Amino acid sequence: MKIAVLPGDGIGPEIIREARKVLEVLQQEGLAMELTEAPLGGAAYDQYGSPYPEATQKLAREADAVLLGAVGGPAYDNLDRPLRPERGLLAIRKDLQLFANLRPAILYPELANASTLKPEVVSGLDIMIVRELTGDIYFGQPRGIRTNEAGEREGFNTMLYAESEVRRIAHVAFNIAMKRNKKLCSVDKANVLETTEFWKEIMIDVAKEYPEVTLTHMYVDNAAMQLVRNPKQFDVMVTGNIFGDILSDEASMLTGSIGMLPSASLDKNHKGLYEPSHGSAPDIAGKNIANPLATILSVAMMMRYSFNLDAVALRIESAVKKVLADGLRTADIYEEGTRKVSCSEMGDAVVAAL
Ligand SMILES: NC(=O)c1ccc[n+]([C@@H]2O[C@H](COP(=O)([O-])OP(=O)(O)OC[C@H]3O[C@@H](n4cnc5c(N)ncnc54)[C@H](O)[C@@H]3O)[C@@H](O)[C@H]2O)c1
Ligand SMILES: CC(C)[C@H](C(=O)O)[C@@H](O)C(=O)O
Ligand SMILES: [Mg+2]
Repeated sequence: MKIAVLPGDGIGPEIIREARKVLEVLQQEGLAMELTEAPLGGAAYDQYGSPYPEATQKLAREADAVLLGAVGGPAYDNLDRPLRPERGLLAIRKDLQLFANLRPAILYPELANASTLKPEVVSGLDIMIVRELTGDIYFGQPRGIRTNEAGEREGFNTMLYAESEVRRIAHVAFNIAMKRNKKLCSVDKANVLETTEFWKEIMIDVAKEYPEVTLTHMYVDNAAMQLVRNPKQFDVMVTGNIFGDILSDEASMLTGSIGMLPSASLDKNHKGLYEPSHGSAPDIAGKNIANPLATILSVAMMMRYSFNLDAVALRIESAVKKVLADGLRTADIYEEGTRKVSCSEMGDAVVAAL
């Protein structure tokens, strides 16, 4: 397994250090693995003057899987747009054609009180959010800031989906639904936006190939509300890039913390990039208090999706469950009666549990 490791910015290097410990345990046990680090985002800008420099491109393209921390931070917010860390992240997703972003929102029973919802509303929560990742308003052209004919400045982006882009993410979502409970909810804003009216039409067409799956549709505003009202009505959700970005952050809080939500971004051959759903958390960077579990759970997803090592993935997930059952909590999920630990202590505990 050739794994490119991109720590990134802010808490990125801290959480990646802990995830690496998990990979290194597997390596010591005999899993053949090559781990190579390279910068992405602000760290890459500092070193190479580009958020996705050639050295990182080469490594990422040659790797079987990529493990990423997070990118961005206030130090880079005023750079020219193409140089901003977030553009590096978008560039690597596009470059590797990682169009399918899987964000599972699972509530571990031990964290029932850490959830923002009442235990009876969230207990047993297990939602898979399938977010399209290389299209939509994130990439549609034209985009920019310009002065219009009236002499006023305006900002503009283009919400755009090609039929092939919607079809391929639909197939990913239906296939996942087939392996789970055969329920798929497509989230759109078809009452207002043509792009998503089109999205809905394609979803309905693809559904004909999956007669066993019950496809429902929901407007994104309602979906945002339903997620906090009665989240267990959802099993698999499929949506576009921007709605998926927002809904997955919302869903993360149902699981206790954004620090618990892993993600896999896959191409058509399941070459993947694995990263927590959260950002570089500049407010807590450098303090060794970030929650590394989303990143460690992303390693589990890597084992499952890129390397077909389901048993290894389950072992990592069980180790996470064990440390939670033992009462260990980073600050974001801490509650009275549990033991507050640092980022590195949490990583060490997962390694011990493994
Ligand atoms: N995938 C990515 O690399 C990614 C994702 C989201 C945001 N970002 C970038 O990160 C920077 C900060 O963005 P933001 O503040 O909006 O979102 P963020 O996710 O970084 O942080 C939001 C809040 O959640 C907390 N948080 C996040 N991860 C945590 C963890 N593992 N443990 C404990 N607490 C955690 C932070 O401390 C903060 O209070 C921006 O530059 C943004 O563009 C990057
Ligand atoms: C940093 C940003 C480009 C990114 C996104 O919007 O996709 C992030 O919010 C995420 O969820 O991975
Ligand atoms: Mg996001």
